[in-house]
Amino acid sequence: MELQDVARRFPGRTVGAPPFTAVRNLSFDVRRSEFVSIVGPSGCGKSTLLNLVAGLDRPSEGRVALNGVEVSGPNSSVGFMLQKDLLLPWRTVLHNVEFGLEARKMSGSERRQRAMRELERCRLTEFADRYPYQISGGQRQRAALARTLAIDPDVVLLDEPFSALDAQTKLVLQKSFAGTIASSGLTTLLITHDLSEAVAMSDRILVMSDRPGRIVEEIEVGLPDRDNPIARVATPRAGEIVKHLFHSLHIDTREDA
Ligand SMILES: Nc1ncnc2c1ncn2[C@@H]1O[C@H](COP(=O)(O)OP(=O)(O)OP(=O)(O)O)[C@@H](O)[C@H]1O
Repeated sequence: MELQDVARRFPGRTVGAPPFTAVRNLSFDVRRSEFVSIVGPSGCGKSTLLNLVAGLDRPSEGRVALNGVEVSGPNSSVGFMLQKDLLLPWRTVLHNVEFGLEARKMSGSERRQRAMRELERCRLTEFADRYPYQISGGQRQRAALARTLAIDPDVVLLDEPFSALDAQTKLVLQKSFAGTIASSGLTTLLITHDLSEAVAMSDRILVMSDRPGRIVEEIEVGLPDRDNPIARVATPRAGEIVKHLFHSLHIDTREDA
């Protein structure tokens, strides 16, 4: 994934107002199979950035490319997952996972096989026939991940997927996602406000500035066990990086959150 000097401006909010710059001079790369987290103050343009990578939006300036090809619209090599699971309540877990495959030229049995494979990978086989309201918040997020992975993406974009969960479910789910992502070799970009989560899950952390957002710092996490965030957070190095991030983001002095 490659972003070169990307800017995104939106029209001014009132008639005659100048355009509003959400992000600018945004440049970074993500290597194949690398897990990168983005942290930054609220409103600095993190979701704008993910939309650009997903092809849901176009930059006003600069270039976004995946596998050397400029992103010009939504494409099946990118899987996108949000804080809200967006499962369809009238479909079972299995049918939700199959949903993303229905637009593809694929036989019903192939679709079923692929969905079952992802449910197994996300340890949800026994919940395949349940409806979303019949499973827990953590299981719903795992089902959403299974649906994202079913399309066989090269890249997954995760926009705060754990932030609506309680602390304990969050830890369990971070471990489950980390294992699944590591074993599938996916290139991953995670947006999070949780600094320990960024350290626990990533190879590298990019820190964004206040709006208009750009990358102001890059931190190589340099810890083993990327597939086991719980082991990682207990290390002194993890604590040091979190402390450093607090300082970089001026969280101790910020009063406008
Ligand atoms: N379609 C749009 N039209 C106009 N302004 C927009 C649009 N999308 C985003 N913005 C503005 O761009 C800025 C960046 O928004 P964005 O949602 O990317 O920030 P964020 O870093 O993800 O925020 P948060 O951390 O609070 O979720 C905000 O001020 C937002 O109001």
